[in-house]
Amino acid sequence: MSQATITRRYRFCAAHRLHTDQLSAEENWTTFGKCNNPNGHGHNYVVFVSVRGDIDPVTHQVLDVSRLDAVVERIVVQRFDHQDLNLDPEFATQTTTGENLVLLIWDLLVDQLPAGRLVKVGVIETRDNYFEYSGSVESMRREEGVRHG
Ligand SMILES: Nc1nc2c(c(=O)[nH]1)N=C([C@H](O)[C@H](O)COP(=O)(O)OP(=O)(O)OP(=O)(O)O)CN2
Ligand SMILES: [Zn+2]
Repeated sequence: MSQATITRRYRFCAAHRLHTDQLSAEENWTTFGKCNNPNGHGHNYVVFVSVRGDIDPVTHQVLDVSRLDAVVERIVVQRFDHQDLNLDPEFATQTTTGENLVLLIWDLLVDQLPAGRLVKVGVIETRDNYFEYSGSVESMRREEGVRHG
């Protein structure tokens, strides 16, 4: 059976501030510069979710996009849209970098989609900043375990 990948785009607006408790106030400023401003700032985040799988012989689809939309809207968009990312429980001890955000979105989605289907998450933070994550070796092994029992 032929396989294909579908990528769907989602959007949310959120505020954040780059800061870590592992550094002093001065070190935070040196490391993160204006992004450490206590007033915070915002982004129109764009999230790409890529799902791979067999093309169903009847529907001719990998996955109905409305099913994907329902999951991503509920798990990601509703959670982050018009929120301060620094106040999200998952960011209580983590810095709200694009790197950490793309990993968090992966972790939130991977168990909500059919096993082995999620292949990549991408996050655009600014016009010039794009982050992506395709899962860890551990998560791939876990997925294999699910597939093969
Ligand atoms: N490795 C990372 N570096 C930076 C991140 C990040 O998540 N990972 N994030 C930021 C900021 O959040 C930020 O708001 C981007 O600011 P800036 O550097 O000003 O962004 P751009 O140059 O892409 O956009 P402009 O609007 O043109 O300033 C910074 N670094
Ligand atoms: Zn920022």
